[in-house]
Amino acid sequence: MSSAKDIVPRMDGFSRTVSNSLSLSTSPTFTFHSPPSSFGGPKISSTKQLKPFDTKDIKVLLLENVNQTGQDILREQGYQVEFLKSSLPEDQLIEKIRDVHVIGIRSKTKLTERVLREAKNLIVIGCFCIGTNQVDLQYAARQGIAVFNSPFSNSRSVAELVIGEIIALARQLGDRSNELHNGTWNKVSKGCWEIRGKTLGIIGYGHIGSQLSVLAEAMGMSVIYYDVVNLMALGTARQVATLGDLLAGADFVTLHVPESPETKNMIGAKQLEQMKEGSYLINASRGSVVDIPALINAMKGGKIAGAALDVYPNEPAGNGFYFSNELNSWTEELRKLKNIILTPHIGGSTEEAQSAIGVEVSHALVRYVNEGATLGAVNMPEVNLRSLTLDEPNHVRVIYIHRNVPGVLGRVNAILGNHNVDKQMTDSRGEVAYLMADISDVKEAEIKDLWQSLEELSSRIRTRVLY
Ligand SMILES: NC(=O)c1ccc[n+]([C@@H]2O[C@H](COP(=O)([O-])OP(=O)(O)OC[C@H]3O[C@@H](n4cnc5c(N)ncnc54)[C@H](O)[C@@H]3O)[C@@H](O)[C@H]2O)c1
Ligand SMILES: O=C(O)[C@H](O)COP(=O)(O)O
Repeated sequence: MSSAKDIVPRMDGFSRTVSNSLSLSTSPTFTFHSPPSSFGGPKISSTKQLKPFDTKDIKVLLLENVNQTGQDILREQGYQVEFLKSSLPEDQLIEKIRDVHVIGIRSKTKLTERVLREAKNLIVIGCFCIGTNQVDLQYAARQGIAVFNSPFSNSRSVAELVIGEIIALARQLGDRSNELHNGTWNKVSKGCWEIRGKTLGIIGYGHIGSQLSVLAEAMGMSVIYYDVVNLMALGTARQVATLGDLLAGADFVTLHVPESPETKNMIGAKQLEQMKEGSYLINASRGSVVDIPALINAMKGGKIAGAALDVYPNEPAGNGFYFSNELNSWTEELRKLKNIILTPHIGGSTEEAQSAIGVEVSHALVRYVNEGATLGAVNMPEVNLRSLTLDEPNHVRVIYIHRNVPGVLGRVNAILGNHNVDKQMTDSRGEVAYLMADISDVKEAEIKDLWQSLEELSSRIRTRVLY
């Protein structure tokens, strides 16, 4: 990573500059600087305070089979990385999260307020996926915990899956294949169509929806889309004014919206009724967006000729048997339907996407841990300073995450003003503000006082001093 300066954060909010080594696997030793308290959490014990700093003090928990690329980047920093293939039940997650500074998850791990309340050492969360609905973003921000994701590294993979599904549904490929697997030759053309000339209706024209639009047009489809935001159409696609217009005009309807209160059961009995007779529905967004019992009824009645589902309510933590009626009462009925493709949330599961996500999110985590940069954070203002000068003597970087209330900057600058402020940037997002300042002329013996003074301000959420 080009920007990675050799700064190793300490669990207590202090950091120590390490000379000439980006890869810290050799466990350098450091002069001890007695920290007064931990980051934003309760006071840490004096035994812990006396532990000499080492990069191996940074504890990272990676859940849900995060790609090797991501693991490697974090291990190269010297961090302690614990890797698990699946997600964890809430009680086990709470036990583990208490101890770590960094957690990496994908779409299954729910980082709720209840879980995050226990995460006293946590400074940053990496979602190694697009969706961040599984994290209580606002609560995390109020605790000074930054959240990063990978906003588009798997978009193409999802778009390609949907293209495959459109053709597979139009030709009833799943059924023909299953029949022949079971020994039955069933050569039919009734109800099987070309997709050329048909209309694709895209709900949510963001990264995935717009990518899909281009691919679908290249195969001769017409594209209409519905989005809450006015968005530029790609190719000859056309934005429609209402969800009803989209449902009434499309032969294939595909969903690419985030999980939110507005998108919960966005497609239910009423919306399915508005769709064209014999049309198709594809959901690779989130399981909460489609009312599955309503879809089952619409398919049984013949209104919907086929469907593809990649996402479900109550998805399991890891691989294994899923379809049990105990989890969802509709599972048996769903499995019996004809021309329905059921996939286990694999939209973003390609080698290309997972490898790119591993790199992108791990780099963001390292930049945040080592330098405090929040570029790309989804719950914090984006703050970064041009370059670090910590290799020069008496330079420190101060990061002060605080409540966005009047008068804070004046108080902070009164503290920083005892030194020479080389650069400073501050920004706010909702209730939380983030200040970064590079300061020179700070003697090592003064660092503790500087930190302590900022910690004592009533607006403080978390203070870090990197040096
Ligand atoms: N199946 C998978 O493996 C997989 C992979 C990646 C993403 N996803 C899901 O797909 C979703 C979309 O991904 P993206 O990268 O395209 O997101 P995006 O943020 O780029 O686009 C989402 C679009 O939906 C629109 N939108 C939001 N609420 C809406 C509403 N109520 N009605 C209409 N439009 C609305 C937004 O304005 C935006 O244009 C993600 O949030 C994620 O949940 C699933
Ligand atoms: O949000 C996402 O990127 C997708 O839903 C994929 O999630 P996953 O990484 O858990 O497969």
